[in-house]
Amino acid sequence: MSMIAAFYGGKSILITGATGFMGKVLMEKLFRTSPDLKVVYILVRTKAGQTTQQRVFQILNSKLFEKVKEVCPNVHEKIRAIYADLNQNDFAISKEDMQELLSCTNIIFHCAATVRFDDPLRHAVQLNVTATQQLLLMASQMPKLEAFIHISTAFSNCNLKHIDEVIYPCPVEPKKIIDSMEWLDDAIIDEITPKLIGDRPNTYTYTKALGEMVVQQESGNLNIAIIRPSIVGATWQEPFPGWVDNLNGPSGLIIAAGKGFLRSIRATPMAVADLIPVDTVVNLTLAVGWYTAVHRPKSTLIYHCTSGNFNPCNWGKMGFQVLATFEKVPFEKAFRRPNADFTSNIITSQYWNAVSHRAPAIIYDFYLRLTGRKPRMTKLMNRLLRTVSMLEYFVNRSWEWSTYNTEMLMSELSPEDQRVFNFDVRQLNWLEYIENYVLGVKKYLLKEDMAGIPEAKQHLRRLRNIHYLFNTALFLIAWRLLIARSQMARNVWFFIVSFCYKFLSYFRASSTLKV
Ligand SMILES: CCCCCCCCCCCCCCCCCCCCCCCCCCCC(=O)SCCNC(=O)CCNC(=O)[C@H](O)C(C)(C)COP(=O)(O)OP(=O)(O)OC[C@H]1O[C@@H](n2cnc3c(N)ncnc32)[C@H](O)[C@@H]1OP(=O)(O)O
Ligand SMILES: NC(=O)C1=CN([C@@H]2O[C@H](COP(=O)(O)OP(=O)(O)OC[C@H]3O[C@@H](n4cnc5c(N)ncnc54)[C@H](OP(=O)(O)O)[C@@H]3O)[C@@H](O)[C@H]2O)C=CC1
Repeated sequence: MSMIAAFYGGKSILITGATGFMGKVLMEKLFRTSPDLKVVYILVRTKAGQTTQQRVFQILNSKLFEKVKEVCPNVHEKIRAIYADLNQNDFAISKEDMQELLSCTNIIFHCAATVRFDDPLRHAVQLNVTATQQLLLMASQMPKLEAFIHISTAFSNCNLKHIDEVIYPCPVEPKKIIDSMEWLDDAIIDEITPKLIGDRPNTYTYTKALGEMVVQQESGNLNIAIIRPSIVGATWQEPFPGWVDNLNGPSGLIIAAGKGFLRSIRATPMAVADLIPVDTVVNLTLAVGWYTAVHRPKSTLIYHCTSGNFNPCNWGKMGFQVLATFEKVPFEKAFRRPNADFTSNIITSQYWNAVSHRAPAIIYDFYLRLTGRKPRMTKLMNRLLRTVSMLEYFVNRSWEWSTYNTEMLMSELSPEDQRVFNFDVRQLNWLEYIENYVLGVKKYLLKEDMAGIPEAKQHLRRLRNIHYLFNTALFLIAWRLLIARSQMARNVWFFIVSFCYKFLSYFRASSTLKV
């Protein structure tokens, strides 16, 4: 019997960010392993014209929840969606709902965040810092609360090379930052943002670091733990391999590469690709929830959920395997054949951007114009290159994260818990994982049918022929122009032609002699 699964039985659990990538997998695993839990409160806002109920309905009817419905047929009765906007005071939660949350909650998993790299500082502070502070305040008024689990990121201290399981202070106190956001206007905030974030690459990593400081400062008597996952990818095993539902991290780039838009990137092939499957993160999170509530560690423990020091893989190997998978299961209607040029040199990278990305986009737009259609490729390419430039920071460096707490927790689990809540990435086979990841992107993000693979392969063969034809034509035109202008080129050309002629004559003569 799993002790962790039994622990969550009969509990009232509050999850923020339950509609997000990690939140959904967390909810799924909770219901599948502890179907006798009392209730899961989720804080949900309305979005894209959907009510909170409609959003929950959509999640429960997705493929991700198919297994849950078998184990826990009344799952819809156990989810209590509470309207909340984490950008508002008291999260805009009604008095009755707030009362229920305060009096009933046993465990909190705080997953909500803005993960955008380019969010204005004001917005990132509001969600990743102020909302965390408010949630802690709520938590301090919950008499039945046993544990508060805060999800941060392994990159909150990406300005360091070696990162321990401790909270590193930021030069400016989070409270001062929160206060200043109230009276500074947007223009001034934009101006001081680079100075505040210092040697971090974006507002996301900076505000996640501030969020951790807030957790430390406001922890009071609460039982708190912080989890720091690295780059969260598709599921490894559960509920099935390869599930993914958003474009963050590598997923968007896999699409861009598979469709032939992205053919080169400024990346260091030997740098560690610290990817971690989302189900591994969720298993560790649930184990940490149990450990924090039951063992009540004296201080806030931080758990690194990373793969690099257990089972390292590098970007070169990853890119190679992604390409190999495209050979077997190509994406439909590719713009060009997938290719991967890694370069860590800025000038070479700019050259490839011009030749492999911008030029084909311009040519294609010219073709669209000629055929009376609206050009769109250059705009799309500019957007993609902007995205890639934001991710480049993470594919050109390696970090070392110490994992004492994570290893300690692993050793505390019973063999059954180690199996049911497996977060040991030493067992992960990267080649298999990446293949399933690419397949998952094709199935769950692009919604492409496997029956379309022969047609997709045929399309790629056509693209290859067009590519050869185009290159040959380009070469002949360039050569013809050169011959017209340079005596030396003409001499070389006559030399090659006469050499070929002599060779053919010799070959013909010797074959006639043999007969
Ligand atoms: C060696 C590398 C190999 C690469 C070789 C290249 C050659 C290819 C061959 C093989 C391919 C191999 C692929 C392997 C992958 C390697 C790359 C992996 C990079 C990993 C970096 C991750 C770093 C994570 C560090 C921190 C982790 C965390 O803690 S947080 C989670 C991470 N957060 C994010 O990823 C958020 C990033 N996104 C944003 O910040 C924003 O979306 C944006 C700034 C990028 C864009 O904002 P904008 O307002 O312009 O647009 P938006 O409205 O958001 O979207 C516009 C359209 O773009 C699409 N989109 C969004 N995100 C992505 C994305 N990540 N990739 C691609 N496309 C994306 C979005 O859907 C929109 O589309 P339309 O609706 O059609 O317009
Ligand atoms: N994905 C990754 O690679 C990594 C993620 N993390 C961390 O993991 C956690 C979860 O990330 P992930 O699931 O990937 O992120 P997602 O972007 O998929 O999910 C974010 C969640 O936060 C919710 N949210 C955002 N703003 C508000 C708001 N104003 N009010 C209510 N809810 C809001 C979103 O709700 P809605 O659906 O309404 O937008 C969504 O449920 C985050 O803390 C992130 O920092 C850490 C390392 C890597």
